[in-house]
Amino acid sequence: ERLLTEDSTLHLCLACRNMQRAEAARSALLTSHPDAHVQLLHLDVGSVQSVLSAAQEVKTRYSKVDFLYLNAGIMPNPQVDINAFFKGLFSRNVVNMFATGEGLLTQQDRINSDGLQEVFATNLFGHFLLIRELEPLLCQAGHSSRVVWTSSSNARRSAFSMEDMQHRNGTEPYSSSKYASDMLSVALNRHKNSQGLFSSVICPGLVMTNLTYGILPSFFWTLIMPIMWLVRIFTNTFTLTPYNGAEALHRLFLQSPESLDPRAKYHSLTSGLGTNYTQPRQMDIDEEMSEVLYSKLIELEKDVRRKLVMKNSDKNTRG
Ligand SMILES: NC(=O)C1=CN([C@@H]2O[C@H](COP(=O)(O)OP(=O)(O)OC[C@H]3O[C@@H](n4cnc5c(N)ncnc54)[C@H](OP(=O)(O)O)[C@@H]3O)[C@@H](O)[C@H]2O)C=CC1
Ligand SMILES: CC(C)=CCC[C@@H](C)[C@H]1CC[C@H]2C3=C(CC[C@]12C)[C@@]1(C)CCC(=O)C[C@@H]1CC3
Repeated sequence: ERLLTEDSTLHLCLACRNMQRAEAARSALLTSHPDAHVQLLHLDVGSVQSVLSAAQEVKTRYSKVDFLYLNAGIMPNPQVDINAFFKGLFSRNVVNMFATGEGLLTQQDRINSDGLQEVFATNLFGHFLLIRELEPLLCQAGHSSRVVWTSSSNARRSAFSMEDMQHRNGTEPYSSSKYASDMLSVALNRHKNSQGLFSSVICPGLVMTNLTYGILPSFFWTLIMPIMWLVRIFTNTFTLTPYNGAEALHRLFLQSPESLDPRAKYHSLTSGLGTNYTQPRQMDIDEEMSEVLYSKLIELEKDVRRKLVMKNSDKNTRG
């Protein structure tokens, strides 16, 4: 909605897994921008086959892609550690606890039909595969393109292990997947800037969406809203509405790729008085580690492609 307000001639493609919701979003956009070009595309970013089919469809519809917003993300079965919350409330770490949720949340992950951990597959690997498939449209001579990852302040180095990049063994797959996306963005810049592709990372702040309503019920968030406005004075990360949360996405759209800091996370922030702004903050990333992650993802990509070919040929011989 904000991008169309900026440039009503944009050609938008909403890539969604739920076509009913996608159609509703398209209708809403056409209500405020009746002449807008808004297309829909079916994409389940957590499924390898769906990513490959969607990318194929993009290649038939478009000759280039200028911006790729990688926003889809999940946090399944979140649990809040109440004891840690009250302990944190009376500690020196209280502001950081509200800004990042550090130490407060665990999730229960599962294995998807591709044999991958679902959070890793959805929040990281599906997006990676999409970029790889769309490289011909993103990397074109004399043209610069942008990839923007919706990461999180909850991304934490200590939640990620290179030996277990899918986070099969831990209880913080969300934090791990978001830290991995931060590292991948840094690696993508190193590998692809020379081909005109620039990657950035944003954090929307704490926003009231289906994701946060999965952590605590919506009536509870409504009840504690006055407390949240109060907390906003100390952290500015409680953006609360999707409009405020989109501030950094909007700002990056207006900024030239050369002026972006590849090692910064761009945070949407809202002041106590309700003013929105974007602030770049340095990420805790090790270049060598990001390179290792990039190589491991390329290996995994080869592996899933091989498995998919075998699965499809099995189906053909049986069918
Ligand atoms: N809310 C917050 O406080 C914060 C959110 N974020 C990040 O912001 C992003 C957006 O989340 P938010 O709006 O809060 O949460 P929502 O759950 O409201 O939205 C998530 C979106 O991702 C889509 N999605 C999830 N899985 C898939 C999939 N497999 N294929 C395609 N689309 C999928 C959902 O589609 P569907 O409608 O079909 O469910 C939905 O549109 C996420 O990456 C999240 O991690 C980061 C920091 C804070
Ligand atoms: C009084 C009050 C505001 C209580 C809520 C306590 C916690 C449930 C929240 C405090 C910080 C929040 C937070 C998130 C979830 C809810 C909290 C832990 C996120 C982890 C949600 C997803 C993200 O990507 C980042 C958020 C950081 C802050």
